[in-house]
Amino acid sequence: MGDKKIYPDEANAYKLLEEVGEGSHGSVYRAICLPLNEIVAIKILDLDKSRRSWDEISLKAETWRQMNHPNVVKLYSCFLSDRALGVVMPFMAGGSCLHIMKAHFPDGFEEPVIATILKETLKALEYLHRQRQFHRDVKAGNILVDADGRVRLGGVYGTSGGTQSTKFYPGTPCWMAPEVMQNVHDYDFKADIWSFGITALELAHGHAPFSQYPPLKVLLKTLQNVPSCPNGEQDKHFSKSFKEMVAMCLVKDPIKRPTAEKLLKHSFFKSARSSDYIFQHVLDGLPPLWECMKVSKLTEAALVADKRTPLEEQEERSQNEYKRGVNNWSFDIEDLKMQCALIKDDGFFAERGDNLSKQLSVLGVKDLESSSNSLPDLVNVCVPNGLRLSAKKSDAQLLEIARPHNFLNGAKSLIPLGRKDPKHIDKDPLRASRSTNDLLQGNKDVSLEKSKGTFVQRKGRFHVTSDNVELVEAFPHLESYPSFSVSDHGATVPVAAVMTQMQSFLHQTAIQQEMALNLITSICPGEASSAQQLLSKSSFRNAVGTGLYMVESNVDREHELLQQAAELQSRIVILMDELQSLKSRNIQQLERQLNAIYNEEEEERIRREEASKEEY
Ligand SMILES: Nc1ncnc2c1ncn2[C@@H]1O[C@H](COP(=O)(O)OP(=O)(O)OP(=O)(O)O)[C@@H](O)[C@H]1O
Repeated sequence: MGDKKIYPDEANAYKLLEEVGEGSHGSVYRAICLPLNEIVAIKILDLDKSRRSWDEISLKAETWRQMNHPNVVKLYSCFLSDRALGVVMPFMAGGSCLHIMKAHFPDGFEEPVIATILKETLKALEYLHRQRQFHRDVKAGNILVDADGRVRLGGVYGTSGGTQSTKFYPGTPCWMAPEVMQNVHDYDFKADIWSFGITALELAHGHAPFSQYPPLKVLLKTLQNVPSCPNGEQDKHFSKSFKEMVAMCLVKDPIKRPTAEKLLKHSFFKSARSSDYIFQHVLDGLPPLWECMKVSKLTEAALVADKRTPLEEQEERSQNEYKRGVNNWSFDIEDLKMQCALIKDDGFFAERGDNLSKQLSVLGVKDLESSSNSLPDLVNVCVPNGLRLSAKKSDAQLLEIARPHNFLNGAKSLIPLGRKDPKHIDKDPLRASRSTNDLLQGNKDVSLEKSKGTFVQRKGRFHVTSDNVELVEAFPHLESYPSFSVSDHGATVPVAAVMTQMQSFLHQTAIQQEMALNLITSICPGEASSAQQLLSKSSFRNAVGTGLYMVESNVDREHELLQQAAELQSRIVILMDELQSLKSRNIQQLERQLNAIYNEEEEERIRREEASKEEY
C-alpha cells in the first residue's frame, strides 16, 4: 500500500523537523511530507560538494528508485532546491547501527544481535547482487533499523552495476576491499563481501579494524594483509562459526570470497533472531534519534573547547572521532593511491637500499619498534605521526627532526573539524533546523564556513583549505613528472610522489619551508623558483588569512611533535645502548671460545713435542 503513494518532488511539500544524522555529503533530517501527513527522512546532499555530475546523480537515484526489497531502504522521491538535492526515504526511527553503537553499545553488540543484523543485511546484498548492482559502502553507518527493529540497508545511492574501475569510490577506507584500493583489476560485488566482513567486526567490537589510523595507514595495513580477523584475547567469547564466517569474507583474493547467497547458508546465521529480538535487546528504552544527535553535537563542542590534551587523550579523541562518525570520512582515493603506488604487498618498495626509498616505504606503517630490529640500517625513518628521523648508519645519531604537518595527506593540508572555532558550532538544534530550512529555500548563507575564504571543501572530519588549491595550481604538471634516481644504488622513485610531500612542507613554519626549498632544489632544480614564488606570494598571506586558529593548532602540533621526537630520540638511544652491550657480550664470548681453542691446541702441541722427545 505504502509503495503506491506518490511522494511529491518539490521542496515545499516537505517540512524539515530535526537533524538525525550527518554524512560526508550532507545531513539527514526527520521531516514531514505535508500532503501525505507522513513522517519521512530526507537526506540533503550539497551538490557543490559532490564530485559527481548531475547526470550521474540522477542515474544513481533512478537505479535506487527501482530497488524494491524489504531489507533495502526505499527511495520515495527526490527534489532539487537551489544547489541541494533532497532524497526522500522512509524514516528509520532507530537510526543506523553505528549511531546505536556509539550512543549505547560502545563495545559492540552480543552475537545473536550481530547475527540478526548481518543476516538481514546479507539478504539486502543478495538482492542487490542479483539485480547486478553492488552497494560499495556497506558499513554499520548504512545499516538502518526502524521503530519495530526491522533492519534495512541504506546508502544505496552509492550503488552501481557490473564491475567498476572508477576514480571516486564512495566507500570508507576501513571497509574498503584490497582490490578496490589497488584498483589493479576491475572490482565487482565481491568488494561488498569484504566490507560485510569488516562490518561484522565493527558490530562485534563497536568500531571497525584500524579505525584509529589515518586513511593512508588503513590502506597500507589492508594491502599488507595485516590480519583483522577476531582472534585476540578480547575475541575469546565469539563463537567459532562467527570467526569462520568473518574469515571467509576477509580473504584477499575476491574470487575466493563467497557470494552473498552462499554466505547466507553459513551456520553462523542460524543464531539470527526476529525483529522483535532487536527491538527488545537493542531499541527498547533508547531516546529518540534527534536527542542523540543533540548530545553528540554537544559532546563535539565540549571536545573542541578542551583544546590542549596529553598524548593518550589524543588517542582516545581519535577513537571518539571515529565513534562520532568515521562514516563521515570521504577522501580522494587517487591521492592515497598515488602515495601507495610505490609500495608492494609486503609494504616495502620494489627497489631497496636507498635512503629515500626507505623513507617513503615506512610512511606511517613501519614503526620504530620494527625498525629497531635493524637499527644499524636506520636511516630516514618516517614514523606514524609524520615525524621524520634521520640517523647515520654507523651510530644512528639523530641528525634531523622534520615535522611535515599532515605528511600522510600528501599535498593537502587538512584542518581537523574537531578543532574548528567553537563559535562556529551550532549548539542550538532549532537553529540547525532553521538553517536547513534556509537551504531548502535557497539561502546561500547556510554554509557558514564557505565565507571564510580559506575553506574549499569538507572531507569528512577535515576541511580542505584553499592552500591546497594553490598547491595544485602551482604544480599542475605533477603527474607528468618522470622517475628519478636518488642514490648510488640507482633506485628510482617517481618525482610526483616526492614532490607532493615536498609541497606539503611549503605550508609549515619558516624552517620547514627552507628545508622544503632545499630538498626541492636538490631533487628538481627546475622547480625551485616556482616553489620560491609560491612561498613569497601565498604562504604568509594564507597563514594570516587562515587566522589565529591555524596558528594555534600548528603551535600545538609543533609541541606534540617535539615531545614525540624527544621520546623517540630517547628510545633510539636506549636501543642503541642495548645493541652495543649485546655486541660487546658477543665479542667477549667469541674471545673466550677462541682462547679455549688456542689453549687446547697449545696443550696438544706440547704433548706431541714431549712424546717425540721421549721416542728419541
Ligand atoms: N532513512 C533514515 N532514517 C533515519 N536516520 C537515517 C536515515 N538515513 C540516514 N540516517 C542517519 O543519518 C546518518 C548519516 O546517513 P548518511 O546516509 O548521510 O551516511 P553516510 O553513508 O555516512 O553518508 P555518505 O553516503 O554521504 O558518505 C546515518 O548514520 C543514520 O544515523
